[in-house]
Amino acid sequence: MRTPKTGNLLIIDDNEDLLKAAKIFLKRHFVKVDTETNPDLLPILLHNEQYDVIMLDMNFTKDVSSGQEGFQHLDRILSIDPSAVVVLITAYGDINLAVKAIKEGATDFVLKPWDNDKLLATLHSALKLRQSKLEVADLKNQQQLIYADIDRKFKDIIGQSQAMQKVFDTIEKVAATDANVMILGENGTGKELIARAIHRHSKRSREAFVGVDLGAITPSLFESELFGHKKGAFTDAREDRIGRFEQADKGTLFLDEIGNIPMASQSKLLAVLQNRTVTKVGSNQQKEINIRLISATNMPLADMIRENTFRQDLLYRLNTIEINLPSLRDRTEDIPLLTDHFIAFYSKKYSKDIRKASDSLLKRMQKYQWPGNIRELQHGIERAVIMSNKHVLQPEDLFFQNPGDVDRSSETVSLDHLNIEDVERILIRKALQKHNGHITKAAQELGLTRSSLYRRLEKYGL
Ligand SMILES: Nc1ncnc2c1ncn2[C@@H]1O[C@H](COP(=O)(O)OP(=O)(O)OP(=O)(O)O)[C@@H](O)[C@H]1O
Repeated sequence: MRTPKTGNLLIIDDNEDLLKAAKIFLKRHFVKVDTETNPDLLPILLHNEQYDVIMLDMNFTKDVSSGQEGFQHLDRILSIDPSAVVVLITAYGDINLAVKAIKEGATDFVLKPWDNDKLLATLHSALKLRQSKLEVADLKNQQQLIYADIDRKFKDIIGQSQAMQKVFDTIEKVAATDANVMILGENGTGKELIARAIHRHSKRSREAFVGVDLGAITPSLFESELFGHKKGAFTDAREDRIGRFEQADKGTLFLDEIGNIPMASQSKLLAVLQNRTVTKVGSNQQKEINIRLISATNMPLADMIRENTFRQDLLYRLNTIEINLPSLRDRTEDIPLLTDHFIAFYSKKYSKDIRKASDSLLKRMQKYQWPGNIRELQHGIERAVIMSNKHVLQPEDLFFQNPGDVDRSSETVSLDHLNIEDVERILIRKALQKHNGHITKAAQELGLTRSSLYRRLEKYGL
């Protein structure tokens, strides 16, 4: 039984008889066999067709060109297609030149006149090599895409406010060092994003970034999770397990929610950081670890130290550099940028044609308190993009988690200076609150049409 035809073959040789004979034989084994006497046409041929194997005459005759011409053609092929698989044709066994050509990137060689079975075996293994080269090239491409994506994510840390510029300056200064960094900020302010950015800009960027959510680990599993355990160390330890410290060896360990760990676990963590060694639960062997540590919390560590719920000496180990991430309500000037960014991102993701947020929506967003910070804004925009059919998002498109959570500092009505507009603004806001932002219902309650309510929302920037 004959094996099915696979692969495209190109043969370049100035001997037309050889080309004819080779083509007749090899056509039975390859999907396509092209032949060419003029090697100068190589760029065009390679441009028009993907060849899996290229047989190339090297003119390995000592008296003519010492194969020099052949080397140039080989070079040209490999510069056009670095995954090309080239099998040299040589009239008699000039092994030295053939070996040199293989060092330069050729795959194999066949001697003229050849034995058909041997030729076929050589070409089939060349074909296999081509397939694995293509797989490797694909993987490299994928990896580059992943790295490009990761790099883009750093560029995606949006923020032009002074507070964010300060954060960027600090990242740049500390990234290259191995200093421990403590990131402080409310939920959803981007602490993990910043931690990853520091890692990517550090010398450890090609090593692991291992994140641990300490808030999600029970005190009884703290040691095993962080330092690992030996099989049989406790009832559920059925296998040896390496801990997060070891996983992050040579890379970066990100300890999120560090304020949540109980005092007993704090002492164990401190000991590891002081000795720079870990010992698995159930083992007495110490292992040196080489990690860069980044921690984060939204808890008031200074207060916790005063209340004796967080160890001061541990904090000193952790916060060589401190980064304070501003809450979104403290950098409202970044809201339009963030909104544009997420609208563009989710419009693309969900194939929608939403271009921006209306001025009235932006004004409303800038007055909102954003208890969930950027995460809340991001999810709000994602939902709005999915649900809206307009090109410009309007206030009613964005669902605020806590619609009542707005800045009310300018909202008091002074009885000394009664102002109808102030009263109207408050009434509208209350109606919207009562009906969870539902425009039609709020308009009905206020005795207004939908369009006159919209006009007022625009006017008051609600
Ligand atoms: N400056 C920013 N630019 C763009 N996206 C951001 C920014 N900051 C945060 N995000 C996005 O907001 C979301 C929340 O960020 P992240 O998880 O880093 O916050 P966090 O402070 O670690 O939250 P938590 O305290 O809840 O763990 C993520 O999807 C992140 O990509």
